[in-house]
Amino acid sequence: MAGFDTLHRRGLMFVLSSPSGAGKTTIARKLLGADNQIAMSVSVTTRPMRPGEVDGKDYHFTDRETFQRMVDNDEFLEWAIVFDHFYGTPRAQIKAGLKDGQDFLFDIDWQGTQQLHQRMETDVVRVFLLPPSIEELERRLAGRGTDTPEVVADRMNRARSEISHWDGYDYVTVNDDVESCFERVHGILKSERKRRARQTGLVDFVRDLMR
Ligand SMILES: Nc1nc2c(ncn2[C@@H]2O[C@H](COP(=O)(O)OP(=O)(O)O)[C@@H](O)[C@H]2O)c(=O)[nH]1
Ligand SMILES: Nc1ncnc2c1ncn2[C@@H]1O[C@H](COP(=O)(O)OP(=O)(O)O)[C@@H](O)[C@H]1O
Repeated sequence: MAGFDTLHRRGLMFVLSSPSGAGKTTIARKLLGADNQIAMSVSVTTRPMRPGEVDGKDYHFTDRETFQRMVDNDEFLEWAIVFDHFYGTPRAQIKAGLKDGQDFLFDIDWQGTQQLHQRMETDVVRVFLLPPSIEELERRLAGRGTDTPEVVADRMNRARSEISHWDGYDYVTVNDDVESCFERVHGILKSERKRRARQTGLVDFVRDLMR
């Protein structure tokens, strides 16, 4: 007999993407701080570590040879080359976590999002943030104060090409005001958790109810 206490939820893969500067990091931090069922998926990368970054927390930093070996051994759920560097999502931690009901937040580009969706379709929820206007995007990039005007100009060009992938996402929302955007994104996460496909044990439970 399958009682309702045997029902439990499979974790989901929550992809949050945006053109650089639209507020993905801001919303992701709030989500991780407010919700204890979701953890960041830490990617492997060949890009050099930046000041202030922590190996194992921001990324697992590695060299090209090790990365290639991991590709050959099929250790990535997805991987991509972004601006000359390699980035990939290690498979092991995610697979085990999902089974235990752990949700993961992904900061990956559109290529990775596509691959992830092809491989893990029902586990993946794709959310894309847009800036309220192109002028506001530029203000935010400049206001962050981390980049030179040349880098800001380059990021603006990249932003236009990133925005062109908006239709590869399940949800698209504008980051106008941080609080209301966060509430909308958190609302999506909370609703998505309730999907029938994530409730393991439901088939047996319902079958017993109908006996
Ligand atoms: N496909 C894929 N993209 C990733 C992964 N990790 C990071 N990225 C993307 O790589 C791009 C560059 O990231 P990063 O080097 O941190 O630089 P920044 O986001 O431009 O400051 C961003 O668009 C990330 O979303 C990954 O594991 N897979
Ligand atoms: N809704 C918002 N309104 C005003 N400023 C914002 C908003 N969301 C983010 N910002 C600011 O815009 C800048 C870029 O945000 P960030 O989260 O770093 O973007 P991304 O991770 O997408 O590159 C930061 O200075 C951040 O504080």
